[in-house]
Amino acid sequence: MALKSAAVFSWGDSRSNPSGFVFNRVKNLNTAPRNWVCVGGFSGHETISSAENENAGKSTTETDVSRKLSRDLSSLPKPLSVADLSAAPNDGVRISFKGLPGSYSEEAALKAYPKCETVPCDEFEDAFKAVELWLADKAVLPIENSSGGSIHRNYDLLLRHRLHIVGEVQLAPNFCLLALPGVRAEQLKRVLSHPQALASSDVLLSKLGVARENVDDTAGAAQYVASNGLRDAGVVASARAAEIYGLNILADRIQDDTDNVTRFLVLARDPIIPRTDKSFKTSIVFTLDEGPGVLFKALAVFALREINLTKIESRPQKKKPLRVVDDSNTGTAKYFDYLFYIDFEASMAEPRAQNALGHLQEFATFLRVLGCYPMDTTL
Ligand SMILES: O=C(O)C(=O)Cc1ccccc1
Repeated sequence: MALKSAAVFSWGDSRSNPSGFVFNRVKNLNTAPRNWVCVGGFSGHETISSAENENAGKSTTETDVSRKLSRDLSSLPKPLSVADLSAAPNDGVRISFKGLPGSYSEEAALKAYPKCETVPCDEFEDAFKAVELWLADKAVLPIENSSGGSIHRNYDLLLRHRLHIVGEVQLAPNFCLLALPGVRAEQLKRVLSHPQALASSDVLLSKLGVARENVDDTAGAAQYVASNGLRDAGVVASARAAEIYGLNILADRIQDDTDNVTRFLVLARDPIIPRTDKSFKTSIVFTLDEGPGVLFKALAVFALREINLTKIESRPQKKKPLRVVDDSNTGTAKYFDYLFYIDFEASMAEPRAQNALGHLQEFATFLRVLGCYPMDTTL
C-alpha cells in the first residue's frame, strides 16, 4: 500500500524552529519552486515515510495496516479547536523580517509575537513577498528611528505592495560591542555593523579609534566576523547575536542616547477590524494637486477635528517625479510630485476619522488607507 504521510519542508539547514521544520533565509522568491507556496499553511516536498519503505514489497496483514495507519495518521496536522486558539494565540505564527537571527528586527518580531517562528529574509522586499506568497503570516519591518529618521525604502515598498499595517512595535535597541573570544577592545582595528547601530554608538567607537564598516544588518556582521575568525574586527549587535554566533560581549549598552527607539510596522495580508476601546492609529498615503496652500488644506482636515498627527513623511512619486509648468511671466519651472504619508491618532471606527478622510478625498488626487492598528504604548 502506498501511503504518502510526511510533508517535509526543504528550506535549507541554517535554523531549526519549534515545529521541527528547518528554515533558511528567504531569498530569490521569484525563482522559488512552486511547491514552496503554502496554501492553508502546509506545503513542501512530499516524501514517503520510512515505514513505507521498510514494508515495500511485503504483503501486509490487517493488523499491520491498522498499526501503520494509526502511526501515519498521528503525524498529520490536527484540526484546530477553540482551546488551541485561546491557549496560545501566537503559536505557529510565522513572521518575516530582513536580516539574520539575532538582528534587532527579529527582536521586534519576538516582542510583538513572543512565540512566533521568525523567517529571516535577505531584503525588505523579500519580507513583503514572503507574506504575499504565504511563506509567512506577517512581516515586521523598521519604518523610523528616533535619531536616524525614516527608512524610506519601506515607505516606498508599502505603496508598491498590497499588505496592510496591523500593528506597530517600538524597540529601544541595546547595542553591544562584540568580538571573538579572547579578543580585547584595544586589539580592534575596525567595527562592523548596520549604519544606524554605528551612528548610535559614536562615543565609544571614537574613544576606541576604530574604523567603521557599514553592513546590511547587525547579526550579519556578527556572523561574518565569527565565521571568518576576524580577530581585528568588532561588531555592534545584540546580546542574542553574541550567543548565536559565539562572540563575547566586550561592552553592553554602548548607545550614546539611551532613549533611542526604532519603530517597526507589522504587516499582514488582511486588515484588522478597527476598534474604539483602545488607542488606535491610522496610516494613510495621498497625493495632491499643485497649488497654493493645498498641503495646508490637507492637514486642516485633521486639525479641524482635533486629530493628532504623529508622523508626516513625503516621498517623490517615482512614476512622475517632475512636473513641468510653463508660465508666460516666469518661464518654465520644474516641480517634484510628492506622495504624503501621514499617521494620525484615531481609529477608522470613529466618525471624526471617517469624516476627515471623506473631507481629504474631496481634493486629494489619490488616497489609500495603509492600515488602522493599536498603538504600541509599551515604551
Ligand atoms: O541590523 C539589524 O539588526 C536590524 O534589524 C536593523 C536595525 C539596526 C539598528 C537598529 C534597529 C534596527
